[in-house]
Amino acid sequence: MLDSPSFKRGDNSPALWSGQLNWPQPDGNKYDRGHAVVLGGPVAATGAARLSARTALRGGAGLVSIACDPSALMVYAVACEAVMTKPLRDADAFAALIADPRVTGVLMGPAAGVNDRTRALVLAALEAGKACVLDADALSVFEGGPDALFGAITAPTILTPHEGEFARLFGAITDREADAVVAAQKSGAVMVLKGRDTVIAAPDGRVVINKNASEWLATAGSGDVLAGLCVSLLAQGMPAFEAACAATWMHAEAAYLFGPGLIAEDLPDQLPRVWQGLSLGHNGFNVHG
Ligand SMILES: NC(=O)C1=CN([C@@H]2O[C@H](COP(=O)(O)OP(=O)(O)OC[C@H]3O[C@@H](n4cnc5c(N)ncnc54)[C@H](O)[C@@H]3O)[C@@H](O)[C@H]2O)[C@@H](O)CC1
Ligand SMILES: Nc1ncnc2c1ncn2[C@@H]1O[C@H](COP(=O)(O)OP(=O)(O)O)[C@@H](O)[C@H]1O
Repeated sequence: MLDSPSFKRGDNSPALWSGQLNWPQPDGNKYDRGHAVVLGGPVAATGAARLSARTALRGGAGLVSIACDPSALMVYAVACEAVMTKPLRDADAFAALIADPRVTGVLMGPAAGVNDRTRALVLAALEAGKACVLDADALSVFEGGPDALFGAITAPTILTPHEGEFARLFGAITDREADAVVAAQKSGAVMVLKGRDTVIAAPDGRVVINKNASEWLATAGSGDVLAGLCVSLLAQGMPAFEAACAATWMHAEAAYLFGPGLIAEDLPDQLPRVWQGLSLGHNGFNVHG
């Protein structure tokens, strides 16, 4: 049923999206798998973007950069190895940085700060027409005026709210699945409404429920990892809905493979095992939970 063209609703599984993963090619180079830019938070709150950026690399993006205020650059530069760092003063500088056509995905929100600067950077990226993932503070800054956000979304965009963030933009939740579908239609973005059973909804009405999650995912920073995985797959060229479904399933699978005692830092380094499982073939997937 999940592969049928008439498929509208069902449980998330690799059958939905494995054919769209961007596997490295023998004659390929890093740019073939995209350049993801992650907006870094201020010097006292760098962990969230570091989790996202490391995950974006483990998720397969060929290059990942953290763009941050110059005052925080040293922290990111010392703490991150394969991740590159880019100084960022204002929204104009951000727009110039991501104008590079090789930048194929932008993540904003994890520990970015609920302030006018974050809001301006989000609008700059959306107005640049870049594929974006908006999480956490990049959503909360539009509380009280979400139409400014919805009106700026034109390119493929994924929103990854937890229930608190969702309510700030769309009002109180009464039915997670139905509300996520309406929110996707209203915003024009793919909605990833997080929780035990994460709902992934597309503006065209497709909706999938993810059921392989472990309760050990309810830990600080776990959502930052999911956002990093979303931008990684988006930057690699997957369509937004499939990228969101794949990221949600792979995130949960990484938690399953690690097992009890999980903290967010453990998730990115389980992704090679998730990739190995996916590479075994399209018929033998081991969907847990
Ligand atoms: N290592 C780090 O630097 C981390 C930074 N983080 C950042 O910390 C900031 C605040 O994130 P929070 O997630 O605490 O968000 P918020 O402080 O924006 O919202 C949390 C509030 O939302 C409500 N809520 C309703 N449903 C909820 C749900 N399912 N999960 C969580 N809260 C729910 C609760 O009232 C809760 O007090 C963000 O910028 C986030 O990115 C967090 O991601 C944790 C890790
Ligand atoms: N009880 C649960 N069972 C399974 N997964 C959960 C549960 N609670 C939260 N999650 C998942 O954990 C992640 C938490 O993300 P989020 O709330 O953004 O946390 P943070 O902001 O600390 O990173 C999401 O992917 C969510 O779906």
